[in-house]
Amino acid sequence: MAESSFPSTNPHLKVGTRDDKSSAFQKISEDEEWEVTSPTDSTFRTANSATASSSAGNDIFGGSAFNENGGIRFRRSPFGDTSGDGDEDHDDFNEHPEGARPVGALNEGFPNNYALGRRTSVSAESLNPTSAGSDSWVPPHHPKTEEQVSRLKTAVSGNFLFSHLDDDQFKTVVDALVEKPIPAKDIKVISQGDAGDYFYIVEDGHFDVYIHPSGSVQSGPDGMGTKAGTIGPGGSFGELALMYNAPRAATIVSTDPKSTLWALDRITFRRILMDSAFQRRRMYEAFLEEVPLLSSLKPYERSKIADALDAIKYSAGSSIIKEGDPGDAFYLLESGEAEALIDGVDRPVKSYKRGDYFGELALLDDQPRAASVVATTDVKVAKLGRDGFKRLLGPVEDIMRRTEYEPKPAAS
Ligand SMILES: Nc1ncnc2c1ncn2[C@@H]1O[C@@H]2COP(=O)(O)O[C@H]2[C@H]1O
Repeated sequence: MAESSFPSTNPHLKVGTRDDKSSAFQKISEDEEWEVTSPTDSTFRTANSATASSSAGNDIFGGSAFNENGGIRFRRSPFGDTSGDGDEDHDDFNEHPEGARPVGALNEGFPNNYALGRRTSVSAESLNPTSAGSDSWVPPHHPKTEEQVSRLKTAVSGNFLFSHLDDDQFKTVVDALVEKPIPAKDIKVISQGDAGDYFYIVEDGHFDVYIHPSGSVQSGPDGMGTKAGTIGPGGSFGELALMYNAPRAATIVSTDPKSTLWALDRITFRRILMDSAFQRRRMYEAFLEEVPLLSSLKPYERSKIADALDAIKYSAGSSIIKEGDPGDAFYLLESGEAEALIDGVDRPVKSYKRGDYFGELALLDDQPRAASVVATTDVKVAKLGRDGFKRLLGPVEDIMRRTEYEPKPAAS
């Protein structure tokens, strides 16, 4: 059964050169779920061994960090038993000293954190987020200590994909997440071109994002392509391949000596988080493209902004911002008109139409609101909270600072 409500192409994926008929990822659609092998499947490596072995850096799934010489070996999946039967030991690969881990012949050449022979592919039916509750899917439950739960809650508190979940959904996701310590710098957590199996949230540490124009990691020193960004605590990555059933769009590499990730399996991601992320991204995609302030951003950067926006309506005459208040949010005007007013000035000092923004000054300079903003017609705004503003609008800070404002009248 195909998911008709979701786009099947990943707008962030460079597919221009991906016409290699032997590629395991040439076309991955929901109907082909049974045919798609996962990076955790033993058949996967055969199809992709050239890429896997030529990958630069240490690949947490590719083996270089975890081979005989690397000294780090895991007995089983860092995600524990993802079958959801409650029999998992998610901390397993931290608990067993190197020598205590059996290394079977089957695992020859593979990092021990591979769950060899296990397919993560699932039927299209069980991936359909709209069918939640109508089938036998049981969300995975990975027991956690109180300390882990508290760290996890802090880690996801700033993540916008979590901010729209209800209590039950939030609990399901927290239960399903698995802690994944990254023990070194230069560990490749995701390789561009691979199939997607997990979505990751960063608790601590930083991860660089590399994109190769060919669509997958190549051999040689520049095989990962160019750096496209860095993701830090509270950020997340790995959603695109799961949302679009597409190959990984980028390579993600650890940059700190120690970091901590939380991993969410593909099905729980699709069942619980994806619906709202998709709707938000689709809802704002066209609008954000039209916003002049954001025109220099890459589509992926606009998608991340879309995740963080909240739609709010104001009726004509109501105030959106009050002069002198502390600033907690930034606004994009999606429809209608508004104007800025300053105490002591008898005319509007600025007027706003669709695509304009306001509310940035108080956040940029940690100052009280410099003016009031009042809706002159019924309006709809897209609101971005302070954290999102700081995290996502850094690249356009200079543009915002260039806006000229009328000075406040001198106090009489
Ligand atoms: N500029 C970017 N383009 C594409 N993906 C990016 C970019 N920056 C960060 N990413 C993340 O890198 C991840 C690689 O795996 P996915 O394609 O599943 O999801 C991707 C995004 O979460």
